[in-house]
Amino acid sequence: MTNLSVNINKIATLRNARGGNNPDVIKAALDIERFGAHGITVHPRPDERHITYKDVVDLKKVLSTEFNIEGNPTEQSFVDLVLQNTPKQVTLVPDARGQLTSNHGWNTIEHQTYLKDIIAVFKSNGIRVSIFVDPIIEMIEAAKTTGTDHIELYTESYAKQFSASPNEAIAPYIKAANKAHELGLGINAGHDLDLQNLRFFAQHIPVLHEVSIGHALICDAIYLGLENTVQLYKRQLSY
Ligand SMILES: CC(=O)[C@@H](O)[C@H](O)COP(=O)(O)O
Ligand SMILES: NCC(=O)COP(=O)(O)O
Repeated sequence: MTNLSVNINKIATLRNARGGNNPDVIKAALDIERFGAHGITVHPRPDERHITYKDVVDLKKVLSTEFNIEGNPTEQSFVDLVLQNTPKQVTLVPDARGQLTSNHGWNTIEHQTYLKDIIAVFKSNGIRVSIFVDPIIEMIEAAKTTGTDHIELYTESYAKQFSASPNEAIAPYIKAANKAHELGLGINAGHDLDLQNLRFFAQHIPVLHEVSIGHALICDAIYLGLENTVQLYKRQLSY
């Protein structure tokens, strides 16, 4: 079975628009857990434009499902935040400051030594590590040498190509997932997954451990309601 981790960044975006506490990010996270999600994902960016560092501290105190914190460990404040709040999983994403959204995976060959060192720090604190990678065989092979537990396949190119050509869109992900599985890496996936493309992805990557989904899921919730939406996404993962 593939776990659904709901990324709540966009709930914080809406809250921050008015500077108050509506919608309440903590309440929404607890509701999402109650509605059946297997985990909560946040990506506190250095500019705190959506999830704030305080949100991470507050969430850690109350969540009962898997807490997954995403971010770039070249920011020391991010490393400190993760170590102080010990989530079940940290997902390392090589985003620059101010980037609109994540748009590439790690070059695990070029950054192999750096990743190895920082991953060891998180792992020695009992935190599972996942690293964000493109579906490229060489990047998966080098990911293995960093000591990471999981990889997260960056699915934007799949999502972009899916409606025109699902089989072509999924092909590199099947190869990458097979390689990762052969190397003993856990497999997560995320970015632009939605109600249309999720089932096909999960069906073709049977060893998929977890998907993290935010933008499309929160958009769907505007029309369908949060409880119904969480359940619709879960249904795409159980076939
Ligand atoms: C790591 C990743 O794929 C991202 O999707 C990310 O968590 C989304 O970040 P934003 O919500 O800031 O676009
Ligand atoms: N890791 C991907 C994630 O958390 C959510 O990405 P998106 O669904 O907001 O594109």
